[in-house]
Formats: sequence, structure tokens, C-alpha cells
Amino acid sequence: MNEPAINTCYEWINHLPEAALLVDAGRDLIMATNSAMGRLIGTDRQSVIGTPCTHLFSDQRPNLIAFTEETLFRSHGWSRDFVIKHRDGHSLELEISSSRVGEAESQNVLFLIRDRGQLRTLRERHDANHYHRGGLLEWRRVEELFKDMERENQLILHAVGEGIYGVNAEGRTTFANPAAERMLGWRIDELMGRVIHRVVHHSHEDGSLFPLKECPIYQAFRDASSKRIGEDWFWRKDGTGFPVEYTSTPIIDNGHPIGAVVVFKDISARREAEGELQKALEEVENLKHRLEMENAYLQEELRAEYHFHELVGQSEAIKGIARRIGLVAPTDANVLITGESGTGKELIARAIHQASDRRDRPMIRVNCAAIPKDLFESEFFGHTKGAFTGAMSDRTGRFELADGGTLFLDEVGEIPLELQGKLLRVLQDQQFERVGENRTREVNVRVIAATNRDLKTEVRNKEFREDLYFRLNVFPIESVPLRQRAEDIPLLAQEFLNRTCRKFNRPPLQLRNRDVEALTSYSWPGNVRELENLIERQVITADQQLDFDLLSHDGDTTFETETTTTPVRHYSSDLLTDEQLRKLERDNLMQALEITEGRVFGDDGAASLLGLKPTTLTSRLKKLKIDARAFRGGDGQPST
Ligand SMILES: Nc1ncnc2c1ncn2[C@@H]1O[C@H](COP(=O)(O)OP(=O)(O)OP(=O)(O)O)[C@@H](O)[C@H]1O
Repeated sequence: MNEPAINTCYEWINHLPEAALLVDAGRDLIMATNSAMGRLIGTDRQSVIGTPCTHLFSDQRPNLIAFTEETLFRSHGWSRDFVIKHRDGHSLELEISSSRVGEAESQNVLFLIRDRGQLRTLRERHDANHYHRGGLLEWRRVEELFKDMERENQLILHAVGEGIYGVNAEGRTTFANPAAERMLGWRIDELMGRVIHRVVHHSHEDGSLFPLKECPIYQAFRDASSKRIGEDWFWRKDGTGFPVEYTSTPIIDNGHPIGAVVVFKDISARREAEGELQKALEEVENLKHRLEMENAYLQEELRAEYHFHELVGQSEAIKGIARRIGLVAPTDANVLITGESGTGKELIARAIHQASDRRDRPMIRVNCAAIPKDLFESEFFGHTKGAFTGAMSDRTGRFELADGGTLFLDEVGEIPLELQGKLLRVLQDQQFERVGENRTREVNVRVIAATNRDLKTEVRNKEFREDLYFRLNVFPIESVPLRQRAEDIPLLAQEFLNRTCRKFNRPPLQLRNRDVEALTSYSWPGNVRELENLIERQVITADQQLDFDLLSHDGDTTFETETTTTPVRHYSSDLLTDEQLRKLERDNLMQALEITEGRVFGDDGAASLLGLKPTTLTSRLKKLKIDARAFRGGDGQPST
């Protein structure tokens, strides 16, 4: 055999990546091998070439022969049964792949030999590398996830309008969002690590200290429960404060609270709106109260059966008064109406109010002669509950009631001197205080005063304040007594006649010439009121005819008027008081019921007898508390 020829021919074997042996199985001869094989068994390859193959596998010769024959037969083979000795003596377990090389008759076999121990190590390293690389990727993915979450959290923290900050278990700030920074005026880095309670929550709204241990934010993580506070106070860096609502939520880790997150909101706008609402509600309450008072007042007026009527008269005196009313009405000037009782002073005041821009608000009348001295102030300005004994509730005074309207001070000369100063102040400044209250209230009231007293003389006698007199007397109007305008008497008398007939459902009555004569020749000390009363009484008592003869035949007192020298008789002995008048009406109705034995309706009923509508009679009986049934059955006695 030619050794070098073998080597040169099989040089390719040296380039194989694994240990290899080219064996001539027929001759049991190693024809070629490579350096990898040399490294595997710890020798150089040249020393192996040309040696019998069975020497290398000396302990496994039969196996080798069987394996080689199998390879030659099947052209390839694979086995993990072989063991080979390293030069240093240790055994190497092998994995061998084999293949026949050359023509079909060739006995050459190529063995590719691997160290199974090394293969294991390689595989483990490979697996480790694989897991390691996989683990790294997983870790990167988790990291990205956290980064995304963090980014989202940051976006949320930046986007929300509410202030948000976190505190650790020591109460030190761990984070804060820009809204918190904006609201508190502190930069985030200034807040970080500081006990935030001492920075923004140290005092209550009134400035009193807010101890840390009482702070609900810290309580939230002390007792591990959320706290929601509807109203509290936070302080800014510049020392100003603002109202807040907030929620403090504990952060729990492994069952232990480790801090809290606080979400807060500036509620200044809400508080302002609530304040406005409160004010509006109070205003509504005041208006309601005022309306109730006005209503009560108007009801009172209605009960007093007062109805506003036009000023009747054609005399120069009345025309002059009407002109002055027209002049002063559109202004806000105070008016003082003077004149005898019953001449129509209140009627003039109402006419001014009706002709003024204030007509849509009420004219409030105060009869100063009817107010007890002690109650003047309360009556004018109102009082608060408990201001004095008997002040059971708040009360609106007449000035407040007349706000926007007119206040008519009848009998103004009766106001006690002590109160005149206070009245002057309201007239000057339109300001006053309720009794028992410090708050100053403002009103817009036009005052019309009336008196039948000679205020000028009273000013001279120091019984009436001069400054108040001038303040009231800005625009004087004098109400002329009836005796000085006798030409108005027929007009007035006919007007009252019509009114009374309507009131008592009587057929209309006309004045005759002799009635007019009788009326105009009388002096009317009680003025228009006296005339009004006389006509009313006549309508009630007269059967079909009026009778004013008594005016010329009756009475023994005469007096001279300022304008006429004609002696006139006084009518005082025949005058009826209001009460007498009512009794008269009551007796009259009861008499009608007696005659008709309690029948109200029908042709033979009391209504027909009296010339009244049955419904009118019924309501009148009700008003006078007369029970018609009591007149039935013959006893004739009323139940009331
Ligand atoms: N010119 C008039 N035309 C129609 N009615 C009149 C006139 N003057 C007075 N009266 C009527 O006479 C009555 C008394 O008038 P009024 O109460 O205004 O008088 P007064 O001067 O205010 O009385 P007092 O000083 O007693 O308060 C009222 O019923 C009123 O309607």
C-alpha cells in the first residue's frame, strides 16, 4: 500500500467540521482522518492513518464489524453504542454516522464521529442561550409595558383638571401633577419629599392651626379607608387660600397602607355660586315676606272698605288742587297736604300716587294718630325677632313695605319728637335700620304727609322739628274745606247718592232742587266726610224720598265760615257714628226677617222687601252674623 497516495487523495477529509475516519473495511485500514479526530482522542492524525480501525475500537471489535457491514449493505448507518479511549485514558461515548464511499463494490466507509458528552454540553449551552435570549426579550416586553403604562399614567396625570398628589406613609410628597402645581402655586420639585400637610394644609380657613394628626388625608392611610371631604381649605405658596373638596385614597401594598393619593378640586366657583344662590333665596324670602305683608296690608284696607275714587268737584279750589297734583305727581318730591279733617287729604295723596310712576307699587298708609308712642319706630322701620318684649318674629316696617312706592303719613303732626330725627334721616338718605338690627337697609320711598294741625305754629313752639317740617313741606297742597266751595256740594251729593244706592242695591235716587238748596246752605263742619255719611244714612232710612229738611230746621249751633256770612246750623245732634249706622242696618235687616219669618228668597221674602238681591242679602246677613233660620217658627229671636 502507498501511504502518501492515500493521504493526498483524501485531503478533503481534513475540511470536514466533525471528526472523521475513512476506513477500508476490507483491509481494516484507516486510510485518512482529520485534525478534529486527532483532537478528539488527544493525538495527531498522522499517527492514526494506516493503522487498523479495530485498534481504535479494540474493546468493541465485533460491534465495529457488524456496524461496518451494515453500512456497506445499507450505504449508511448510525450508532450511539461505541466508546473510545482518549489518550489520557478517559472514555468517550460516541455517536457515529457512517456512509459508504465510492462505487458499489467499494469497501471504503466514512465514519463521522461525535463526542456525546460534548454534544450534551453544546445542547445545554444552546438551550441556555435560547432561554436566555428568550428571557431577555420577555423582560424587554415587560419593561416596554411598564413604560407604556407609565406614559399613560403621566398623560392622565397631566390631562386631568383635578390636582393630584401622592404621599408616603410619612406624609411626604411622592408625586404631584401639573394641575396641583398650578392650583397650589408650588413647583412639583419644591413639593417633592416635603410633608405636604405643613405646606398646603397647615391651617383652617379661619387661620387656626390644623394639627397633622387631625388631617383626614393621613387618617386615610392610617385606617386604610378612603376619605371624601366636601369642603376644606388649602393654602397657596403666596399665602392666599382657596376652598377645596378632595378624596384621599390609601395605597395598600401586601395588606399594608404605604401612602395615599389625594385628588382635589378648587371649589371657589361652586362656593360663589352657592353664595349667590343663597342670596337669591334670601331675596326671594324677603320678597315673599314683603308680598305677604303687602297682601295683609291690602286685605286690611279692603276690610276697611276703602275704595279709591276720583276727586269730585268743579270749583276753582278743586281745579287748583288737581293742577298741583298734576305738577307734583311725576316728581319724587315730598308733599305736605294740610286742611281740615274730612276735606279729602287722603284722596289727594292717592291721586298723586296714582298719577306718579310709582302707581304699580302700593301706597302704604300710616295713621300716625293710631300708633302707640312706643311702637312708632317698629311700625316705621320694622323689627327683628326678640328686639323687645312681644317681638315674636321679624317684622317688615312700613318704609320697607312702601319700597318703590309711596308712604302716606296721615296725621304726621302726631309723630313723637324723639322719632322725628330718625324719620328725617330716612327722608334724606333713604336708609334705616330695623329695631334690634345693625344692618342698614336702603329704600326708595316717596313720602306724602298730611295734617290738620298747624305745623308752622308747632315748629315755632318747638313741638315739631323745623328741619323735618321743611323736608316734608317741599310741595305743599292745601285741601279746601267744603264750605269754601259750596258749588261742589250738589256734584258730591249726587255722586255719594249714586254710590250708596249701588252699595245697598236700591233703585237710583235723584236730588231735588229743595235738597240741593238744603245741602248747599249748610256749613259742613265735618266737610266731605260728613256729607258722605249723611247721604248714606238717608238712603238707608228714607223710604222713597230723601229728606234734608232737618239740615235747615235742626240744631241750635251756628257758626260763621271764613267765606260766607250766612248763618248756618250745625248738624251735630243728628249725626250718627259709624257704629250707630251699622246697628241701624242690622236692626233693619232683623226687622225684615221678623216680618217674613226668616224667609230670604221669594216674592214675600226679606230680600224682596228690602229691594235687595237675595244673594246680596245672604252675604250681608253672613257678614253681620245674623241667622235667618232663627226667625222661623215664630219666636222671632235671632240666634246671634
Ligand atoms: N273731592 C272729593 N271727591 C270725592 N270724594 C271726596 C272728595 N273729598 C273727600 N272725599 C271723600 O270724603 C271722605 C273723607 O276724605 P279723606 O279721608 O280723604 O279726608 P281727610 O282730609 O284725609 O280726612 P282726615 O283728616 O280725617 O283723615 C272720603 O270718603 C273721600 O272719598
